[in-house]
Amino acid sequence: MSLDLTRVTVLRPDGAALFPQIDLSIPPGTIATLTGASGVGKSTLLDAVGGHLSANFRMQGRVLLDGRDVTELPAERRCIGVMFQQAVMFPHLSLADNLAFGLHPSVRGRAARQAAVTEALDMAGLTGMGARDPATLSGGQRARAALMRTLLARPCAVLLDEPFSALDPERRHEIRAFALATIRSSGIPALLVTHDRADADAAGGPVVALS
Ligand SMILES: Nc1ncnc2c1ncn2[C@@H]1O[C@H](COP(=O)(O)OP(=O)(O)OP(=O)(O)O)[C@@H](O)[C@H]1O
Repeated sequence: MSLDLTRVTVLRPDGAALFPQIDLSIPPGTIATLTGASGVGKSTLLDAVGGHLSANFRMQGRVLLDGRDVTELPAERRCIGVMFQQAVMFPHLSLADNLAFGLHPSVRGRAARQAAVTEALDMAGLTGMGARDPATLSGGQRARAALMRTLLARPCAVLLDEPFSALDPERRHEIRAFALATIRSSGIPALLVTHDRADADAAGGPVVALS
């Protein structure tokens, strides 16, 4: 899968563009980075690509997945996963049930669903922790679990909005390495919003600076 943005910008309610038009091509397994000053529109651009733009904004341009134009599709039909800074988990569900919630519908049957969740927990270094209340996880554990939940939905592309910035500096490096390697090996394109130059360097893909 590849993700292409063609002449994409977002118009404010007064019709002015938030930022100049963007052209970006992200090949499979590549992590592109989106940087720029606070308030320039990075999160809004991710919302536009994922189909979550709030009603007072309007997107211009096209979003293509493997050449297929998904611009007019609602978010749930775009096959684009998202991960935010705060790894939100349902508090009334166990960690395993939180991950199962993200599972792609083609994984049918209790045994197959359990196996997929167990494999995801193992990959995230959370073996045997499926019964835990997500509130009892560390920030790093929750971030790894949230990434696996996003990927269990088998997205065709993934958008990450400052996924490491809530983590303490010691954990940050480790979680970033895990997340980038996991996304690369999944073979899907990713777009990462970050303020941190080191994140862009680690991601290694094209960098777009919004201004
Ligand atoms: N729902 C909304 N309604 C009106 N204006 C909004 C809304 N969401 C964001 N904005 C405005 O749109 C602009 C872009 O916001 P956005 O959150 O995309 O910036 P950002 O580059 O991601 O910032 P940061 O780095 O601080 O997260 C800002 O001026 C913001 O105040």
